[in-house]
Amino acid sequence: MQNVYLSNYELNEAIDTYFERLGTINKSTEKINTWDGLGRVTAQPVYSLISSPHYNSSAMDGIATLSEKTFGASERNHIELIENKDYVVVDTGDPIPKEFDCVIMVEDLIRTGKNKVKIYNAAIPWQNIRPIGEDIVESQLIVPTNHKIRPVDIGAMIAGGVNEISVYKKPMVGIIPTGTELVEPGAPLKVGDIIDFNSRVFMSQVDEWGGIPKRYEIVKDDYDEIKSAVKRASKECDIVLINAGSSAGREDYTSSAISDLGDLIIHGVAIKPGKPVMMGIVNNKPIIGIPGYPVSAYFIMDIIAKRLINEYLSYKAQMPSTVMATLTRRVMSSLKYHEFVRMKLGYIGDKFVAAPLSRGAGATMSLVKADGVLEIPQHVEGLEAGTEVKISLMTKVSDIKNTIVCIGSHDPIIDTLSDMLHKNTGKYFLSSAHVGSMGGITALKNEETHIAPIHLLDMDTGEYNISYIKKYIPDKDICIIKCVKRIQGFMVRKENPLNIKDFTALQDKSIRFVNRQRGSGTRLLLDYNLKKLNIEPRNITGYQREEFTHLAVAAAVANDDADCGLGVYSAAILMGLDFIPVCNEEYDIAISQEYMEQPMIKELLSVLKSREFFDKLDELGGYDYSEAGKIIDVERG
Ligand SMILES: Nc1nc2c(c(=O)[nH]1)N[C@H]1C(S)=C(S)[C@@H](COP(=O)(O)OP(=O)(O)OC[C@H]3O[C@@H](n4cnc5c(N)ncnc54)[C@H](O)[C@@H]3O)O[C@H]1N2
Ligand code: MOO
Repeated sequence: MQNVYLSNYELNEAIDTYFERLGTINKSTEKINTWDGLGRVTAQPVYSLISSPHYNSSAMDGIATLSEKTFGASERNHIELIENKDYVVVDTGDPIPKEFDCVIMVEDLIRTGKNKVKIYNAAIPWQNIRPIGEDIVESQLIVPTNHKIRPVDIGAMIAGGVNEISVYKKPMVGIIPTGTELVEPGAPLKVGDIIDFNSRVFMSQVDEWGGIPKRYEIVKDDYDEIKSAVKRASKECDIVLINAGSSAGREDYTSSAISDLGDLIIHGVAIKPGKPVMMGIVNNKPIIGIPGYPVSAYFIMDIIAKRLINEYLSYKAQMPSTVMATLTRRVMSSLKYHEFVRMKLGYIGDKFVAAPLSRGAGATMSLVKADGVLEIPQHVEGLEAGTEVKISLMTKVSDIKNTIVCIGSHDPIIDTLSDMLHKNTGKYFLSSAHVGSMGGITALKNEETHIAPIHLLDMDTGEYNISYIKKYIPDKDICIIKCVKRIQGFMVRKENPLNIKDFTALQDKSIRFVNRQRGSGTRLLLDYNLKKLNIEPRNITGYQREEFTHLAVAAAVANDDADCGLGVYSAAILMGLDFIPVCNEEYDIAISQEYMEQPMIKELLSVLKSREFFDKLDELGGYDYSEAGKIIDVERG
């Protein structure tokens, strides 16, 4: 029935075996106009056909003359020259007549008559003349073979008289999305439908790497249809990429289609994500079976498809730049796999810190958010927090250094701040991780974040935030940037069908609650109220179910996976829910005093105090921003 026995080759061994079997790639070349050459790879060295300049030319506006005639000229001894006898007028780029050997700039001339000038400095032979071949000498090598052409190269080649160049043909890369459940973007969605976006990502990657993407129609999970699509693509293309159907499911036909039409050389590599990858040859063309999960697909594309395209282009890809960073959290890894972990980087104080992003193979956003990748070799069980690790970069170092790291409690307004900061400055970013208020306090204490949004209610005093900072970060100078007061309440479905009014309603076992994670301010607020009312958490259905953001709680209710959850007004409204207010709380930003002077923090403060931000808060609803931007030094109170 199913092919459940995947191999577990070591990554490099698998790639070497495959490329050895592929043998020499049959690459072809073509002639193109030099001006169409951007990004193409030269198949032959490019030598200049002419010199540039190809005649002796004036480098300045002025007069061309004979240097001998100027000898002896000085401030005290002006020498007069006559036009057409001693000199001719030239502009920059004009040819220099044979009888002259230098140019004097117009600024250094004293006009004494219509056709006469005086000079007060002697000229040296060849001054201000660009001699033949000063830039490019005829027959000079402009760019070597296997060179990726840049805009400046195009200029030099054309200046050197080369109007046509020989480059490697772009390989045609066939992309076959498979899956009965796949639908085109924009199609009406029913449960079980999956929007095909992988094939569009592949097309963009192929384009970026110098191939020509050719996307085929979505193919159903039907053996014959898959086989005929592979057959067709292997005739029409140089490389074939077939997506999904790679693992052990009932309808995973890709491997049999490849082995029936050609050779399936590898199926299964000891990497994560991406383990069910297939590498085969059909019709003498390489074919890669790419796992369906988008993150797995991304890595397989980056590791194998890119390398294949580069082979066709004879292009040696650059290794990605790397930085050393300190792990903020322990990262566990399986001994079975070489793992690729997406990492978020921050530049805090004067060092890089790295936090792992979601590890799920379906977490597309982890790729959007990632600044780099940490590779954990197969035989390593994991890495402890505090370890210095090497990260291969996906983002520019300067962008990472211009990013405010924000770790702590979640509120939809953090996304608003992030968007406005970048839109208004064009330079700074804000990246946020939602780990709850206590997580934010820990990150601030450990110098893993610049700012920590928190809302922590002191159960004894009823005051927010300050006592927690004094208690948990006593030895650091911390400020509070006042942000908003926000309404917390129950998010329920429209019309509040279960008539939930207050915390006592949660005692009804038939009401399914959805909780926030421990350490979040919202969780503290719940526990505080339950304690006050003597309600036992274990008597609440769903108390154990934890979500990490207000929006995730709202989504659970909207989806009828739960009947209510505690959260902010704006999240309820965004998800089309009703909202039963229970209290106001102070949502503030804690920050180390030492970061207050950083320009990006100053920009953030001005966004926080801007009319534009307040308007957005009014639109979201449920926020009081009367104190936004006020700064409180925690030590002095
Ligand atoms: N019993 C087992 N199940 C699975 C195993 C396993 O070893 N044993 N491996 C898992 C791993 S790891 C991966 S990776 C996936 C590979 O899945 P397939 O290549 O067979 O692909 P599908 O099952 O068809 O799809 C999986 C998933 O991928 C997304 N997808 C698929 N195509 C697209 C597309 N064109 N655009 C966007 N997203 C796509 C979608 O979420 C599918 O649900 O198998 C595991 N299972
Ligand atoms: O190998 Mo799968 O590709 O881990 O998710």
